[in-house]
Amino acid sequence: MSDLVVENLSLSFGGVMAIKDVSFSVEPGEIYAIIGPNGAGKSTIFNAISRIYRPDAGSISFRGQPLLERKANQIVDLGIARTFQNIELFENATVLDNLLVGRSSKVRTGWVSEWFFTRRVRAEEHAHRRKIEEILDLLDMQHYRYEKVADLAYGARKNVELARALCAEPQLLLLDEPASGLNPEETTDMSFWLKDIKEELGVTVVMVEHDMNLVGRIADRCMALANGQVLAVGSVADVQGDAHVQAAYLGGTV
Ligand SMILES: Nc1ncnc2c1ncn2[C@@H]1O[C@H](COP(=O)(O)OP(=O)(O)OP(=O)(O)O)[C@@H](O)[C@H]1O
Repeated sequence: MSDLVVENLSLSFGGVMAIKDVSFSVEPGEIYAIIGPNGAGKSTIFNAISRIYRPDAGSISFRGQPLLERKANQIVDLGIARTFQNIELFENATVLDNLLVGRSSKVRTGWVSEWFFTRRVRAEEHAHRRKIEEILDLLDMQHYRYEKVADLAYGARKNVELARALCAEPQLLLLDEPASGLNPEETTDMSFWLKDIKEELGVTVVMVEHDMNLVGRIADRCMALANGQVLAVGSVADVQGDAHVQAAYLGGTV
């Protein structure tokens, strides 16, 4: 069974059709990239999957569960986490505190046990800290774990956002432009981390990305959009070589 299935999705803002009849599916363990020029509809698809926008038509399911019946705050319980194009973190909190917030969907004890700080609460807190340590190691973030997010360079803040999404132990990770604003060295690090997330954690990744270097290095498949419609789906090389895709990027016609 596919992990994510999007069928005939359409969504408009007033008179603007942001996406029209978009269908695609993502297989378990895949890194799937969504590419396309500015305004193609990439973020709109992400926002529909994470239930920020309500589509006008179509369906979305994750591992057989229909998503459109869920509220945005229930999506993480299904095993889906995301990052945003503009980093959204608690700026005045430390890296570690931001990651603890990322564990909130995994908190199972109630307020009564927390009030009395029972053995169960202590065991749960240890488990959360262990998971966070694993993620800090995976993304090589140990050296700035106690720093305030506001004091970090842009690349490190992007890592914190990625780490926070991983704290929810997702099965599907939605990444909105993971390489935007990164320098070439940071982009290379990001490509290794995303491969590790796929291979070591077994997480399925769907990413919107403009950096074709990163897409070419790590994506198993990609889908190109323009004007809200799917132009091509396939290997990165096939999609880049597609005449419709080239015309969309160069502004011509086929
Ligand atoms: N909240 C909104 N209100 C009105 N129009 C919107 C809104 N969000 C997106 N749009 C419009 O929908 C279309 C698709 O936008 P979207 O942000 O999904 O494109 P994108 O491919 O993610 O672009 P970019 O690469 O620039 O982020 C554009 O015409 C955009 O102006």
